[in-house]
Amino acid sequence: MSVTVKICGLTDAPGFDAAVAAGADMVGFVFYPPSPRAITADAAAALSARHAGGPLRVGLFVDADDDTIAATLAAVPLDLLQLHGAEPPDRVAAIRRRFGVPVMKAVGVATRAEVARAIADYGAVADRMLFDAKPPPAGTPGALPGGNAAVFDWSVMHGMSVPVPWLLAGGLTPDNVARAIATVSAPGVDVSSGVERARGVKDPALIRAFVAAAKAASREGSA
Ligand SMILES: O=C(O)c1ccccc1NCC(=O)[C@H](O)[C@H](O)COP(=O)(O)O
Repeated sequence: MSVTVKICGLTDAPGFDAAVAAGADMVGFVFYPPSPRAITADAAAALSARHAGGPLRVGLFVDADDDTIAATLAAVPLDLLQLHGAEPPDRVAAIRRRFGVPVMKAVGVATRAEVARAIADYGAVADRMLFDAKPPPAGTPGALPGGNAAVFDWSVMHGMSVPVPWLLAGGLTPDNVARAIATVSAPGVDVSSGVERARGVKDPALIRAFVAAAKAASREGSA
């Protein structure tokens, strides 16, 4: 089966158009104002309207309250809510129930025990999961809850049974994504920094290269 490819943190037409044309399965908008990739709901709606159909539109939130999520959804239709903060399982379930939109819980992991804990906590309340590197320690200049180009030891995913579709993230690039997919048999991959020419500025050529490398790796894996 083809690997699911998500391009996160899109903010402009060249990046968005490149992701759609390259065949990305999901495109992500960051609704987290401190991020260099932050986008307003209106700007995301305008980008999204450039192409009917195509990839799932994913809205990324960090510990957002209901009013923020509701206002965003009123402006831009989203297919999936990515929760990239410290949302506990009952908050994930409540968001899913209240908005009727599937949710993907992002978790930062470094060990097998943390992967197992995350699956136990969120496997029954989230529609999808995303395994990312842990963010740098609080206070590190420029550190974000995600999107830090940090790689974690992919081998901690070996043999883990995740009960929902999941994505591997954290420091992926066009050069390492095939190895990542092969190493952990990841059914999906997510990238932001690795397809940028500068922090927060997407590079259409890198987006094309990333999607092509991920799709080729999944074809080879299933051949
Ligand atoms: O990208 C951001 O600015 C961001 C801000 C706050 C929470 C999450 C954020 N990004 C998440 C992602 O882009 C990805 O899901 C993931 O962390 C991989 O990012 P990267 O290592 O940059 O490829």
